[in-house]
Amino acid sequence: MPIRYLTADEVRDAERASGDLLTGGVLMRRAAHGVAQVIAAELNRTGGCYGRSVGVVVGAGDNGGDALFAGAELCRRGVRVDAVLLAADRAHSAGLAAFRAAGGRTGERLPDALDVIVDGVVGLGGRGPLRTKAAEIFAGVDSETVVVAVDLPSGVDADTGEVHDPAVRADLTVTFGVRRRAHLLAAPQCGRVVLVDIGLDDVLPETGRGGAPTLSSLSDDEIDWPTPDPGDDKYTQGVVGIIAGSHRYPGAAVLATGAAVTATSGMTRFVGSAHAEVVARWPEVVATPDLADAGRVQAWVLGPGMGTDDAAAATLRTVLGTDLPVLADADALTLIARDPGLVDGRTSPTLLTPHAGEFARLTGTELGADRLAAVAGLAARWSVTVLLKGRITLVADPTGHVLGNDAGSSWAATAGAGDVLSGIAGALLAAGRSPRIAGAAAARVHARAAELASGGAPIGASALLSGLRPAIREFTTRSARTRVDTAPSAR
Ligand SMILES: NC(=O)C1=CN([C@@H]2O[C@H](COP(=O)(O)OP(=O)(O)OC[C@H]3O[C@@H](n4cnc5c(N)ncnc54)[C@H](OP(=O)(O)O)[C@@H]3O)[C@@H](O)[C@H]2O)[C@@H](O)CC1
Ligand SMILES: [K+]
Repeated sequence: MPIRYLTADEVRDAERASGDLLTGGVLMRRAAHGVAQVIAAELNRTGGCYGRSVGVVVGAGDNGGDALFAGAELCRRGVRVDAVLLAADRAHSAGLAAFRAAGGRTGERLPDALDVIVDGVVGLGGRGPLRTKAAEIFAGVDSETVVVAVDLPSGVDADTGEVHDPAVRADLTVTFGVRRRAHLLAAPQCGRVVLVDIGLDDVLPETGRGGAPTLSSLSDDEIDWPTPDPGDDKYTQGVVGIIAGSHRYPGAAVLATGAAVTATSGMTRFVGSAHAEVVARWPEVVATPDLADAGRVQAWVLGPGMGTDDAAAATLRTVLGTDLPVLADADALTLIARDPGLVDGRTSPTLLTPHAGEFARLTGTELGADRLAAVAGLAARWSVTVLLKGRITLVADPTGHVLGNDAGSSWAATAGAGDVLSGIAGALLAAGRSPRIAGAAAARVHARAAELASGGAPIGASALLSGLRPAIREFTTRSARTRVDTAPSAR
């Protein structure tokens, strides 16, 4: 099952639909218990709960209520808990009573040496940046203190993931029932996200009502990487054609083609003036300078380093004029920005893979804070699939379904990494995957390849490419294991 990320309104609908659980305060008690358990586990991991020190920053709403009930529970486990009430007259009254009854202290400031600080400033109801008092408290937290956000790091927009300045940067975020959009869109700000079951599963709403975009991510089990069947030959697995690079810039051609060769077995064709360089590096590739001689493919990738002259424009027009799946990147996007009619309304599968700058060129406006709305908007307007690159990759299809992938690190922010991504995604398109799945699976494996190749050190795109095979292996061995585990026993 894909992992879903809901808007604040969708979460509130689910909470309301739970009826008595909400009005009776049961949801809050469950949420707070979850927060306390996560913090206790963190303390136990580093020496135990007894005598440790936790600070709680409490806002005016229910997010503060969660934090106060959690604080009370920690007090009962022998933790010293101090709270700052940002709006003392509006603090959650039952939560505050429970906190005080359990021995929690309130004051104007927190002790200097804290093991954990809890952000109970705002959650779903938050707007804009941290206000002055909370900002001062979090600015003074030392690097040894673990920052735990209740529901969301305060200062981060629940729906767009916009990180206001200042905002809390959490090591751990504890959320309830279902993930919120910000948990993916602002993943680096949230740290590790722990989902606590508060009994909402039966009342979670359908998302995407009224055509609004939905956001989800593929679970590892859904990365169904193409593997050859016993009857497959080099043609039946889907042949991908790469049109990239030039005499002057052969690197893009070599990287994109190498990624396609590595991503799937079968066959890769290449068209372009860097054909000799490509074959010198990848002798298994069938390469030619002329599109007319290319031979049959099941999907095209074109754009990286191919230039934007008349010849490139003519090639782009020819390829988009076929009924084959096409991935357009880099220079192809520049040409499309000049003439959107090339792709607008194209009925065959079309995947555009811009970075933020190329996206701005395509739309004519800078990418704002709401990346999700922007990418879904362009996909719907042109009836194509759009993959917006970045630390969080977003892949939107024309119907508003968006898949996101957090790369987990930014080592892949390096020249040529985009060429590698286009080769991987193109190979998946040729293997018959939809543009949305091809884009999202490619982004996942690309990120994992960067992680494996880097191991904490800088990498170039060639090193990233070398991490691709071990990254793919993690997914193919997983699905092979699943097949074995679920096979009926032979009796
Ligand atoms: N519903 C449920 O059953 C469950 C809900 N749960 C929990 O409730 C949370 C939602 O609670 P909520 O609706 O009370 O909103 P919440 O996020 O606490 O903040 C609203 C207050 O903050 C203020 N404020 C706004 N922006 C601000 C800023 N930048 N800086 C400072 N203050 C700011 C604003 O007041 P203002 O000062 O603007 O008048 C307003 O009073 C949810 O995230 C989850 O944790 C769980 O217990 C599970 C069950
Ligand atoms: K919070």
